[in-house]
Amino acid sequence: MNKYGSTHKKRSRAAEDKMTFRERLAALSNIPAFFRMVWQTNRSLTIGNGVLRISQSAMPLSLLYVGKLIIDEVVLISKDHAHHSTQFLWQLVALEFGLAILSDALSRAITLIDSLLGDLVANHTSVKIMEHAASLDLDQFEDSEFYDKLERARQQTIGRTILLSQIFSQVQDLITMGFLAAGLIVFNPWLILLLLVAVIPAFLNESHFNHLHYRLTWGQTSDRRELDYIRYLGASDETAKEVKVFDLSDFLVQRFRVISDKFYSDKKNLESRHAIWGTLFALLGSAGYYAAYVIIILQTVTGVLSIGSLAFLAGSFRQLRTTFQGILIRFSSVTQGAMYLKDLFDFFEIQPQMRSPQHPRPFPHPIRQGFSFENVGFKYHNSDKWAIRHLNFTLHAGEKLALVGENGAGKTTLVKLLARLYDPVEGRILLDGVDLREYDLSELRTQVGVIFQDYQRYQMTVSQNIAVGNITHSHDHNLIQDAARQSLAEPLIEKMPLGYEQMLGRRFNQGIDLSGGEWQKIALARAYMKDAQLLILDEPTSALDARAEYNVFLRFADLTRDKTAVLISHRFSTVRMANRILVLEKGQLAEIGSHEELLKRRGKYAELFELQAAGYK
Ligand SMILES: Nc1ncnc2c1ncn2[C@@H]1O[C@H](COP(=O)(O)OP(=O)(O)OP(=O)(O)O)[C@@H](O)[C@H]1O
Repeated sequence: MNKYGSTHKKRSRAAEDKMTFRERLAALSNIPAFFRMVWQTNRSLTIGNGVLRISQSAMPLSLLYVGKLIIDEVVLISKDHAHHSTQFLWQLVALEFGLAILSDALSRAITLIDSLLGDLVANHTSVKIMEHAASLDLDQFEDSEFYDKLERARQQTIGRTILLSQIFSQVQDLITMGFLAAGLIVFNPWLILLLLVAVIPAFLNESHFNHLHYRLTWGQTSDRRELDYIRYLGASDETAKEVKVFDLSDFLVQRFRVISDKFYSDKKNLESRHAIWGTLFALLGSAGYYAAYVIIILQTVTGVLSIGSLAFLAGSFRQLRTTFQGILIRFSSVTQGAMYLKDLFDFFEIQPQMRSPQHPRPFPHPIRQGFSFENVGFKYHNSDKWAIRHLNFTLHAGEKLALVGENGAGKTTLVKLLARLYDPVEGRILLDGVDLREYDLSELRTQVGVIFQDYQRYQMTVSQNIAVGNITHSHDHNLIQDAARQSLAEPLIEKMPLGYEQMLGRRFNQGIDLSGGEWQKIALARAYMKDAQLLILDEPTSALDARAEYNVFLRFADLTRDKTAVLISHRFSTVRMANRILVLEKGQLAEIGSHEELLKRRGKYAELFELQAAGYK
């Protein structure tokens, strides 16, 4: 398996077509792991479920056998009414009544436990998916195959409640069959052979179609994601504005129709073939049943079997066949579910590449030298182009460095490398002379605060929106208030009807939406939530008006006097406040120096600066 866990796609479609029956059965090997997951979720409910289902499995045979005894007793009494007491008969009837009530009660209890356990398993799986996704690397999220895998894993949580009860029912029916088969063997073992001949072809047929279903759904994963995305674009508060002004509705509906129609026709085709073949094999099953019935009737007529035994055997055979058919039909969905389980477990197997070393170096407090880039190169895994290359410079401790460059020059990439969201592909980054990879990752994350240009607008309260900067202190109201004061967001918050408890965004009740600049002020406060030694502002001020941005950075410079800071801005009025400015051009360092030095050089910086200044003239 590669880094993204993509073994599936590597397997060619032709090879998939030839997937053997054994391979299909092999999917069932995921079931023990699933049981382990259920077991871990809630032991007592799992045990309870097992006990109830085993008891329920014995019910059909017991009811049939008591039924046989009743008929035989009735026949006996009717032949010799005078000398035969009816006491035993009524005892048997009472027993059958008791068994019938018990069976109903067991069914109810099983349904209840299934649904409770199903919900718990679905929640447990969702939590595990979220936890695991959070542990993965950022570049794993930028891979579409990874997304398909994540999507299939997510679907598990919805379908798993059903799978759980199906697997349990399957096991229960298998035990029921064991009981019924034992009864048949005692009376006439040949009937079992007849039963197998009648149902095995149907079994193979079901498993074949089950595989076709899985392959169809598997092949649709990526289209299904697109379908979900279009559905979201077409009906969401966030997109409504653009959908209206660009009149996108027809375009979206059309695209939705094309994909969903294809889904429908593929499904119709497969389901129809499944129905036709299924009916033919069911006919074969009925023929087997009636052949067995004829044999039993003949044996009864010739006096080999009693009438009670006739009823018992015919009933057992019918019940066996129904149970077996139930198993077959369920077999489809169980093996299908088991194949999907493989996707879930595959997802859990994807391991992050970026980990903390076993024996991390202590993080320097305070940072003494700073961050040194040594011939650093980086390209995104889905691109052949170097986003950054041959980068050599030192960000000195306590320095304020501004990054300048045209769109796509590599500024954000540089910042992501500093925050160790990615590791360099070439070269290394040293912090106080030690490779960044040798420090503990979570310590590094605590010591480096970053606010990105595409920061999240959480549909949560103002307070929570600020607290995400240091979520372990989400209840420290003073800290949140200080952060808001420092980012100049406080006057804005004071004007809100519910202040810090104001819900933001339109998704939830009483939520209010903010302007782009207002959102930025709130997001900026996150930077002040923790006492990080390196603070990075990646253009989170682009929506602020020029005066507001100037004030924010003045404040920023003041508040980060003893800290190291990196800021990215396209406004030169802001950039010139930094101690030094690093100009990036196509991923490479073009110039570095103070505002005055760079102007004197009359290079790229001077060119960009004059271009902007000319715009204001
Ligand atoms: N996730 C990604 N996957 C692939 N390529 C990417 C990714 N992010 C950025 N790139 C590419 O890397 C290069 C550098 O991008 P980066 O975002 O660092 O530029 P930037 O200087 O911050 O640009 P801007 O001023 O527009 O924010 C660009 O060519 C961009 O297309």
